[in-house]
Amino acid sequence: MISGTPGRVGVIGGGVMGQALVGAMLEAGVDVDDLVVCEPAAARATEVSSRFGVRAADSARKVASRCDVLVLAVKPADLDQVLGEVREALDPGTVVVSVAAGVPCAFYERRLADATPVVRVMPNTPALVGQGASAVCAGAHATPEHLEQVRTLLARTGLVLTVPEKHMDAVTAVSGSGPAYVFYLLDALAEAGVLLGLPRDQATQLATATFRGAVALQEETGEHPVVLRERVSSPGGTTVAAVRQLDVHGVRAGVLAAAEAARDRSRELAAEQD
Ligand SMILES: NC(=O)C1=CN([C@@H]2O[C@H](COP(=O)(O)OP(=O)(O)OC[C@H]3O[C@@H](n4cnc5c(N)ncnc54)[C@H](O)[C@@H]3O)[C@@H](O)[C@H]2O)C=CC1
Ligand SMILES: O=C(O)[C@@H]1CCC=N1
Repeated sequence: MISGTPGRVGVIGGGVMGQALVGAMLEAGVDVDDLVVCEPAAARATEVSSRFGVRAADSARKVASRCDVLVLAVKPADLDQVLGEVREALDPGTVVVSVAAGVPCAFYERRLADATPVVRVMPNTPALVGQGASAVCAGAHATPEHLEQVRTLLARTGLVLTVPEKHMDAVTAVSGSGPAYVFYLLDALAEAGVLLGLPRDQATQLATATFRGAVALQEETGEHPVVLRERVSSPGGTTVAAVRQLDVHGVRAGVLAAAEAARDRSRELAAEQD
């Protein structure tokens, strides 16, 4: 692929993340005729074609033989089979991009031809609305240019950071899985409104707007979350009483433990594939 032009992109797996990336890559300037997706589940394949107008291929091998960038968006447990299918068909210069949680670049490099450039990405589902947070890291044979090509493809997913591979499990725990924690807390705040007598739709609207507004305030002011929290907390008021209960119930410790569990599970996923 020539730097600055997106080139031909093949996507293996048209599920949640495959579709999020297809949408973002089309927005980033990949020509619809240069994108092909392999998705064995018929209903999903139809969904991908009708939603994005991209071609569907019936085998991963065919996709791999005709692309400059091959995106693997299958579950970690399906990678071994997919790599076996594409290995012989890949051109030596094709960049292999994987979004699989936990699985290191070396896993792909061991199964593909010598010197295959591999770039590992950890995206998240808000990429579907251009508000994602992703991190990328380069494998042993991926050059800065390869990394830049992948970053260009991801440009419309939202924030994209480059990190050393040793940080990818932490990224997975914070931003990869992170949207689930936010939805969990959002649902809890809406439920609290219902507990206190608000109609559910109003409780949900208030909780959602509060999350959105708090994040926007932090982004616009650039102030530390603790400073912003203190600004809500009037002496002897309602907020300090509420935050004390968050501490009593271990919410902060719970978030830290959740992230550690996600990090550990990411490591296990890698070990399970080897
Ligand atoms: N869902 C999320 O929030 C995130 C997921 N990921 C990673 O993305 C990858 C995919 O996850 P999801 O999209 O959530 O899963 P998903 O289950 O929605 O999609 C996976 C798709 O791969 C297809 N597939 C299975 N075997 C295949 C094969 N041999 N050839 C072609 N397609 C095949 C399945 O039919 C399915 O549609 C995983 O490795 C996951 O770790 C990474 C970051 C966030
Ligand atoms: O739960 C998972 O394993 C995937 C990876 C990060 C978000 N979803």
